Amino acid sequence: MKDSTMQFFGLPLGRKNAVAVRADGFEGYGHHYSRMSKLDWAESVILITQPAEDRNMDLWPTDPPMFKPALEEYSAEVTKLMRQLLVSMALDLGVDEKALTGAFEGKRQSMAIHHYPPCQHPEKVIGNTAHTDGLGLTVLLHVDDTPGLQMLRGGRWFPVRPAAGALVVNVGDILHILTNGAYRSVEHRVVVGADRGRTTAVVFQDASVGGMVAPLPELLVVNGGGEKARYRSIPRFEYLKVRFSALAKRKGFLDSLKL
Ligand SMILES: O=C(O)CCC(=O)C(=O)O
Ligand SMILES: [Fe+2]
Repeated sequence: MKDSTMQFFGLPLGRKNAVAVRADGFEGYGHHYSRMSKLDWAESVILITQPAEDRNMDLWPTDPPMFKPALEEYSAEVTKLMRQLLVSMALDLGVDEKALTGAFEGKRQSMAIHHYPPCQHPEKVIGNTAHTDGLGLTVLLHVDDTPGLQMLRGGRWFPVRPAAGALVVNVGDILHILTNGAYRSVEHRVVVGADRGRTTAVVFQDASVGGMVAPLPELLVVNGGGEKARYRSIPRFEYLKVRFSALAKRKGFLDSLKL
């Protein structure tokens, strides 16, 4: 996965553009984010990876040839890992594991593979604008050992340094709501370095319960009916529409669903 990713971004622009993002879609290679006053300093490939029948194979890079099989295998392995994480979370929350894993099973998984080139004026650009992830669960692979990811805690930005052999797991807004706020989504951003480029491969897993984004009913019942829902239920399609149309003002989106 790491080798193919590095080889892909090392290709000349013309060859990367073989899978360029199209006017009518969001998948493929390109400059995906351009939202804020600072220049977004990244080239990315975005792909739907699960369920397999949702894949747009004509936007999966064939260059280098190992990229496709690596993506397929990596996606399957991350799916298994996420399941294990969710089983542990369910245990922690005191709900049947199926209540949580069932919210994720068969739902859409996508990948964003980012390359942030070095920039001689790093203060003038941003790798990835501050945001919380909008779906269920995120697993991030540092392809190299360049730092850049930061998370917000108590009003301060803290670096999340790449650790050899480790993945970064991020709670998205949907998991935040499913767990009624027990697992919180965290605001993060990517700053760009002056000397070294940075490459990451990020898997996003969607989740919903019966077509809704809502606190797990099991969670509210298991806790003796004592825990009240802290977030209102919203149909998944409506959630996605609002969540992703309000990209520029994502802060406060979760709050708008608070009861
Ligand atoms: O590349 C990174 O370190 C983070 C990317 C990210 O936050 C995202 O794609 O949502
Ligand atoms: Fe993110």
